[in-house]
Amino acid sequence: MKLFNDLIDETKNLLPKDGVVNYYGKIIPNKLANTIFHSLLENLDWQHDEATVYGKHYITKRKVAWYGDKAFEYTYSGKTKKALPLTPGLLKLKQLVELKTGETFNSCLCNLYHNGEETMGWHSDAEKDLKKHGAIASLSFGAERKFAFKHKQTKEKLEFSLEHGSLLVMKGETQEHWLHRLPPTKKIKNPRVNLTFRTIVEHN
Ligand SMILES: O=C(O)CCC(=O)C(=O)O
Ligand SMILES: [Fe+2]
Repeated sequence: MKLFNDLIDETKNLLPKDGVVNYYGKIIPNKLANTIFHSLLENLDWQHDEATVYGKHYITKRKVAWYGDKAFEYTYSGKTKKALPLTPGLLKLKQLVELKTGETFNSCLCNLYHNGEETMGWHSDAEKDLKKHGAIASLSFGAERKFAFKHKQTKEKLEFSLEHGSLLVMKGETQEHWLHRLPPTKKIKNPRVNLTFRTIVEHN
């Protein structure tokens, strides 16, 4: 595992243009990643997500939990949520990700996909509460899933696998020009947890 990770160039931009995506590979060794995964499954405040799309109200099978340095308010899909205080475990992961990326973050959106049929559709993370062109760091645990990008104008598509204990960073103009999603797959029966560290700006 170490051998392969040494071959991953985290400074390489996976996008051909209009943004920067870096894949750091597995930054957390398997055994520790297993422990973290189980602790996240058990200890985070997982809730079904709700969204209103074209006037229709949806409750997702996927679960979410949202944490922050402060009780930030965050609006998406027409719903305002308040962040819970970062747990000691999430704080440690935030520090690890900050050290690896050289960026800082003040919040963490957590997603739990129980199996491959639970997904996240095409979107970009450019809500007004997020820092413009701020980096978003994504840590994955559990089932390895594909992660896809689609260019908003050219429709060009790219796909990568996100391994257990791995880190991916999206930054620069990525959210302006690219959509991303977690595609569905019937092959995967096991859960996956994803943590995205972000920077919320407060509008007073
Ligand atoms: O689960 C993932 O890898 C992606 C999650 C995501 O795109 C998001 O939380 O905005
Ligand atoms: Fe996203």
